Amino acid sequence: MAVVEARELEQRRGTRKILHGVSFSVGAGVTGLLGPNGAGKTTLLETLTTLLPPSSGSLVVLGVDAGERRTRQEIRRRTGFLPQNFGYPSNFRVIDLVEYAAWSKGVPRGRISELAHEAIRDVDLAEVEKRPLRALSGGMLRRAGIASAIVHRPPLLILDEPTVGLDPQQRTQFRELVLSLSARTSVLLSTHLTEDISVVCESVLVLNEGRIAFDGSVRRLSELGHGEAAQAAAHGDRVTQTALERGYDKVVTSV
Ligand SMILES: Nc1ncnc2c1ncn2[C@@H]1O[C@H](COP(=O)(O)OP(=O)(O)OP(=O)(O)O)[C@@H](O)[C@H]1O
Repeated sequence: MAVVEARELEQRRGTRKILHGVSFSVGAGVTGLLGPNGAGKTTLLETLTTLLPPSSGSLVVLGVDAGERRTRQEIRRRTGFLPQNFGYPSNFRVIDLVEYAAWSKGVPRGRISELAHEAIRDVDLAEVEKRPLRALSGGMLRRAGIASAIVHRPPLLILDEPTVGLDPQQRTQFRELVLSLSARTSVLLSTHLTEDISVVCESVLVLNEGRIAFDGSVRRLSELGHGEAAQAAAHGDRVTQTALERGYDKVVTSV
């Protein structure tokens, strides 16, 4: 079953149209969202999480109409969102961040502590739960952010460029975490890193200049690049891109 269904979805920022009538659906597992800078990825994610109401078109998230003001709250309660940059009070510890997130998502008071500890265990931060966030490494901070995004056990988790600034080891840990979470929640992962997509995603959406340039399996996008790679090799050119990167380049330059 689709967790997100968008039909002819448009989004504006001020007078500028950013999303030009996009139609797609997101199902189970991990779906990647790729696109050049300024393509509209963050705008799309902020629309899915109801931070921005759709300008026009239809958007249904977890069976709920995101265009309806009175039902938007339900979408917020049932989605988890890790924005690109998340702020927090300087004295907050890991446990404070996650408990606060649980409270803001409407978790009943009596269950906040239990669910917060569980989410912190899920992201493997139990040993540092009393440590101030400002004292964590970039990778740990990102995991604390994920704990706060999953504490209310959302069926849809949206991650906006979560691997920026992480070292290779932290990226590996992050990918393992996303894969394990995907057994119980659909994940939409926006990233610039095709490696992240090839390792954790089954399907991928490519957004370019506010339009869907590709919607399909990661394998299919790689296949689009295979022909290009073979051609380059036949010409004796050095191959500097993976097939997935070539497939991606092909769909964003063929508009
Ligand atoms: N708050 C805003 N007000 C006006 N325009 C905005 C705002 N936020 C983004 N934009 C514009 O909307 C367009 C899409 O931006 P968006 O951040 O959604 O793209 P993106 O694909 O996430 O880019 P990046 O990969 O650089 O994060 C850009 O041209 C950007 O300048």
